[in-house]
Amino acid sequence: MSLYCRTFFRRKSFGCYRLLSTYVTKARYLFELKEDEEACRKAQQTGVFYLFHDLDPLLQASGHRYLVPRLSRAELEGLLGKFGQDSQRIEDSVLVGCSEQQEAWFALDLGLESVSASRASLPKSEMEAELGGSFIKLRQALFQLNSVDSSLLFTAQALLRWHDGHQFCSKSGQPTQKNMAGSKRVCPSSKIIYYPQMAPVVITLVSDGARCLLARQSSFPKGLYSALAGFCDIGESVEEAVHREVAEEVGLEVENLQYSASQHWPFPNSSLMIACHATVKPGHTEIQVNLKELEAAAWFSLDEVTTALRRKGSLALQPSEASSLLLPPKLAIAHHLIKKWVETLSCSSLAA
Ligand SMILES: NC(=O)C1=CN([C@@H]2O[C@H](COP(=O)(O)OP(=O)(O)OC[C@H]3O[C@@H](n4cnc5c(N)ncnc54)[C@H](O)[C@@H]3O)[C@@H](O)[C@H]2O)C=CC1
Ligand SMILES: [Mg+2]
Repeated sequence: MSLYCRTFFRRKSFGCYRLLSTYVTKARYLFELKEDEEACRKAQQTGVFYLFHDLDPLLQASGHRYLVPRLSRAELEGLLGKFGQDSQRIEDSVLVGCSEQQEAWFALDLGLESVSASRASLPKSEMEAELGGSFIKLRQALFQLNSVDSSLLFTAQALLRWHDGHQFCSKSGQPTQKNMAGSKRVCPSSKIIYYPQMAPVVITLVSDGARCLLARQSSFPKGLYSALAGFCDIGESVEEAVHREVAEEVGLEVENLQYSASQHWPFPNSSLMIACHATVKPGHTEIQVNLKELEAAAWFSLDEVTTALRRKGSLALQPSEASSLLLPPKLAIAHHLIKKWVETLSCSSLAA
């Protein structure tokens, strides 16, 4: 039975009883918390809190993994009290999700200075000592987090970063005010409402039917190649962005565009990655690398890519493998695109 229909309950709606799945109930509850200030304030009383310091999440090492501790309201009040802060500071939290039992989850950054609300940063190492954990760069901790935790922390960090960067109205210059859930900010002077944003990015795995095209930027770790990615220009459709990016970066024209999946990616800012497969026109495979954007691009065979996918673990190569192809880690959507291509091609060559 799927996650979306595991449990059902009855709720009276417009005079008749309807069955609502857990998923729908959660979505409706989160919607209510975003819209209703009092409901959200109440949820903060019973909710749990993920802590950050200057956008770095609080983590606890457990063997080779990191656990993500959560604080109850009472624990958080106790911590704030030790640093001379009152519970008012809890209202700086942003809503990041809820459990199936409607326990609301919030994220709170105690390391960012809020110029508009005159809030000081709390001392990092003293807090770490008090909490028995460490504030660690999310990028550094990625491979030691499970996928549920990393996705939650991606969202929390992105939302906290957005609030930090939108403390003032770009029209009036006045401080903006966060709503209780952190789903928007409002300028009391200009009345402009600001909503958290993500930049759409297309990422395309181009194939010529037998090989796929991978590219690298000079900033990538040694040996790492990925699919072609690029920000959508204003006014562009996803299809137009894919055609333009592939043409700009490797000088090829693509066709047979197929949407595959999407992902929120927090680095360096929030992007909505829209992943597609595409093919080149038959016989048009000559790559012309745009060296202003890429360091290198090349066609890779099914064998080369399959071997690279099997290579386990971190992005650091052993000296003996120094010339080997490295692919993006599992949690990156580029990995998903490449894996899907390998599976499809392997199946079709088996069937042939
Ligand atoms: N999750 C994944 O699997 C992958 C994610 N990515 C992400 O995709 C993003 C885009 O890839 P790139 O090849 O770097 O893009 P790109 O090919 O569009 O080049 C980046 C340049 O685009 C310009 N640009 C236009 N709009 C921008 C905006 N809203 N924000 C920042 N720069 C903008 C800047 O001049 C920047 O230097 C990167 O942030 C990267 O982290 C890239 C590959 C894999
Ligand atoms: Mg690019």
